[in-house]
Amino acid sequence: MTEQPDSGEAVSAQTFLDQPDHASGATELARQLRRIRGLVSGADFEDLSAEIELARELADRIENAATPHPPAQYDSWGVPEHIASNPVIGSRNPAAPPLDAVVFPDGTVRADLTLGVEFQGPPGCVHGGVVAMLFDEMLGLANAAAEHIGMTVDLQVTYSAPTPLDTPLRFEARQERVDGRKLWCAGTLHAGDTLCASVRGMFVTPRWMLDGDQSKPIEG
Ligand SMILES: CCCCC/C=C\C/C=C\C/C=C\C/C=C\CCCC(=O)SCCNC(=O)CCNC(=O)[C@H](O)C(C)(C)COP(=O)(O)OP(=O)(O)OC[C@H]1O[C@@H](n2cnc3c(N)ncnc32)[C@H](O)[C@@H]1OP(=O)(O)O
Repeated sequence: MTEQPDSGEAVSAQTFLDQPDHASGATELARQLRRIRGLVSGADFEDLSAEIELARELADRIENAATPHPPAQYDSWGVPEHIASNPVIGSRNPAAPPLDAVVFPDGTVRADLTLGVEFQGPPGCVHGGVVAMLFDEMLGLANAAAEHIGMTVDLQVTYSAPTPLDTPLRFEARQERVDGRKLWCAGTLHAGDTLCASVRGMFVTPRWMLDGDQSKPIEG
């Protein structure tokens, strides 16, 4: 259980989709790669030739040690290997911020995070596509928290104020309505008291999830 110190409410949130560090060290490797990601995107250097050699050697070593596996099977939603590579929440994906969500007893999913220059769109601001991607994931998590999941079929983002870089951000989302296989969710993004963006999304539980695998669009 995680107390939310600045919520002003005496409610506790539960950690959600906890991803323990991988025994191989891949999670820690992803953390270090994220440090590099931010520095390479947002700093100047005199001469990186020695570091490039090191990076090339590192990449070669990791490639030699790797046993590549194919993407997750289409019907294996939510297994650890599936979540680990996710570009938003995947603890082993160096491209993921990563977003780390908690869920409240009323089904609200919340994630606090700060995005650095590698997520820049307009000068000093978070890229709008990144905001949309994070919203999509947040709504997906709200569905998962409500134990009624689906694939995104419609996502409408309203950008109200620039989303600042290097500033604590708060995403919140919840499932609002369910009608058979159709699900509707909504969410917000705040920087302090400023509403930067809001989202409404519609999701559909694939027929095959309920009926077995008769109409899976992807083999696997
Ligand atoms: C399954 C998701 C689970 C997510 C959470 C899972 C686990 C939790 C764990 C971890 C979370 C980790 C990861 C979460 C990952 C990703 C989250 C991001 C989400 C995505 O990144 S997701 C990718 C983008 N997304 C697509 O790639 C969808 C492409 N699409 C399709 O694959 C099909 O479209 C499908 C399968 C959705 C439905 O196909 P289907 O055959 O089962 O159903 P059908 O066509 O019969 O539609 C049924 C009724 O929905 C209506 N309907 C359909 N589409 C509509 C639309 N656009 N607008 C308005 N209504 C629509 C129809 O009109 C009909 O309505 P009616 O019954 O009234 O006629």
